[in-house]
Amino acid sequence: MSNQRRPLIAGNWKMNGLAKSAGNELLELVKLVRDHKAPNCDILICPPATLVREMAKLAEDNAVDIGGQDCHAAENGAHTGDISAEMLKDAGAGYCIVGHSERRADHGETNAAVKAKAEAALRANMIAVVCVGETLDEREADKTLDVISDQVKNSLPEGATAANTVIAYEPVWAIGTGKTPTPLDVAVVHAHIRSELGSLMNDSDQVRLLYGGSVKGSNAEELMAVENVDGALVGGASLKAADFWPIVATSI
Ligand SMILES: O=C(CO)COP(=O)(O)O
Repeated sequence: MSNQRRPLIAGNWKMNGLAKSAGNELLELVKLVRDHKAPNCDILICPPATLVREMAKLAEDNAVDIGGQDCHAAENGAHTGDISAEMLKDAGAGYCIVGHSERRADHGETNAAVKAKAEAALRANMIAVVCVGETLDEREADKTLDVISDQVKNSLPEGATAANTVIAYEPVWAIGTGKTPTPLDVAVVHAHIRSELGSLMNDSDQVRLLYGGSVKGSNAEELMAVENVDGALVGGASLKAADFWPIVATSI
């Protein structure tokens, strides 16, 4: 990992969390971070939208940043049930995940839709965390790098810079399965992403590339040590501060 890229350890709570228990977990995490005084990495929790405002208040001094998990591309309008990037920002979010494979699969989100959402996040002055990743079928058909190239090229927001955009590589088959790619597999994909970004952005060497998919305390150190891995996007193991902290501690 280059010293110039500040690691980002991010938790994606997905559709989990009610106010009371979630607040307790966040306060516990904030306490662990504060006790550490000067963390050398950024720490992010993306709770369900219902909790963004409250979580942002609890983490008021930004020991932990708060983000959204998805946003609509439009600023406002007749889109029942959707939430705009501006609304998340207004509630206290500083980041927004877009293009998670669960959104791509469950809601048929295309690269073009993901790009529009990422652009909405930038428009609202949030950092976009753009997710990419291959399915098991694609990996077994030796299509991983082609799929990643296609997703990176076509999901990257217009105006992306290292300051406003993060890429998360999450192999779909590693999400919630306990399976992870080997460090070598991760190194190959991350090097490929950085090389693709080279033709798309001026400061591609500074963009943070996260790995996500079954990251936990026991494998975080090995995964975070891989070249071009600048942090993690963690699902299940981010729900409890006690599970998330050992992952944060690999980079703090
Ligand atoms: O999808 C993920 C984070 O966005 C990863 O989920 P798990 O860490 O539960 O595998």
